[in-house]
Amino acid sequence: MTELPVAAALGRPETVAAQTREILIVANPTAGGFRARRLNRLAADLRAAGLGVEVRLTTRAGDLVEIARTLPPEIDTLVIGGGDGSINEAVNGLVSRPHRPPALAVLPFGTANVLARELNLPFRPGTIARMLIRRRLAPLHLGQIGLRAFLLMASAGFDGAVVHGVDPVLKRRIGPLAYALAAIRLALAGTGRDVIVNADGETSVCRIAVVTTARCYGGPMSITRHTSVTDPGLRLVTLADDRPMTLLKAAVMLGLGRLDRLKGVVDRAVARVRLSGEGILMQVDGDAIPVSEAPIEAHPRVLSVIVP
Ligand SMILES: Nc1ncnc2c1ncn2[C@@H]1O[C@H](COP(=O)(O)OP(=O)(O)OP(=O)(O)O)[C@@H](O)[C@H]1O
Repeated sequence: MTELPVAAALGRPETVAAQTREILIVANPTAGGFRARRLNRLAADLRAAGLGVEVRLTTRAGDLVEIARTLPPEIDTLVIGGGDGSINEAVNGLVSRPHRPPALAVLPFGTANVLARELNLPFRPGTIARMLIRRRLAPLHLGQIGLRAFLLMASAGFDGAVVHGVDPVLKRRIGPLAYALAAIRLALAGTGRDVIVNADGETSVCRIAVVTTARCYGGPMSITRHTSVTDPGLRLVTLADDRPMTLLKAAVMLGLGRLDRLKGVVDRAVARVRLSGEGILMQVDGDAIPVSEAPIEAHPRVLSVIVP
């Protein structure tokens, strides 16, 4: 499909609203699939439509937290060029602002891009530009583990171990396949640990515990049918065992979006969860984190995200 220039597609871009809009695009040049050409194309299309656009690149991990936290008030849209880890950083910066934060938007680079799939976001710069100009907003409901906000999930057990076990060089080279290889290696090694879950005062034991704000998981797969990042509330999804055959079945059911049909899976609404256990590994939004028994809850702040 040929992409129309944005200005032509919209007819009259020189409206007052367009002239007063200020957009900051911040991209992570180390994200999987980063392409300067796509970034420049997005900026050029937005400028052609009369919007004020500034483009910056991050220089280190953590940059985006600070950039989002200290954005000047005239910026009404922050576009993240990156994957879920970069968006997570931006979200953590935005929720720490005392005043109403700008709208968030995404130019998807990255390996798994779960948020982009969850929101059905376009990947082509021309289409993204049109979406930004139209500016349809949806609520972005977040979770938090202790003081750290997350946009998709916090989890412990086998999937935490996979995130910890992914070889970063391989991840850059072969993308999502690096996760599959780490998962196969760990499943066969059989080194899983019990995860103790305390959910709203009830204690249980499982091998994988995922507290999710989102429907999508690990890319286009679906972990639950009962929520989405645009809906409030958290779901707790647990899997009782992590033997290789169970994990294989779980992967198939995730792909079909019917994990809840697998024996040993619990999928329930939850308000407050603590995860603990000897030797467990944890992840948040696809990034490895140190083990934390801090409460996992819905975040009190709700952001706005630009959607198709
Ligand atoms: N300039 C930078 N140099 C090194 N690391 C960075 C830089 N900018 C951001 N980061 C870190 O890179 C991490 C991963 O980035 P990002 O999520 O954008 O890409 P990805 O890992 O390829 O994608 P996904 O999260 O969708 O799998 C982020 O958590 C962030 O902390």
